Amino acid sequence: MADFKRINTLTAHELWESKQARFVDIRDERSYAAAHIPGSMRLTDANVQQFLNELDDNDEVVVVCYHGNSSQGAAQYLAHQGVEVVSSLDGGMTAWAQAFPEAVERS
Ligand SMILES: O=S(=O)([O-])[S-]
Repeated sequence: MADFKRINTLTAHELWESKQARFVDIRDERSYAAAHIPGSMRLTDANVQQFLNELDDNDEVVVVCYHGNSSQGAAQYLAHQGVEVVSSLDGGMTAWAQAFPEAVERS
């Protein structure tokens, strides 16, 4: 069965820096607007289908939430939808912002 990985901020940062993965953020609009990973897109019920349609077969996806819990459910969902390599960021945006404050886009 399709499954997802859990990755830490360091691994996620490497993927981000080398542009090896698409980052999707499932937090609410205000939280995303306030601070998000540069280049990440906000994934919602409304755009998930389009996102999946446009994804290339070998695109790796990293799911970001607040603390790394709800992203696991979303990553599982994407895996079931056929995304081959999908990860959930452990610690979520909170951990990312602590580890890499310079890699946060704020509005
Ligand atoms: O974002 S969270 O589900 O980890 S609280």
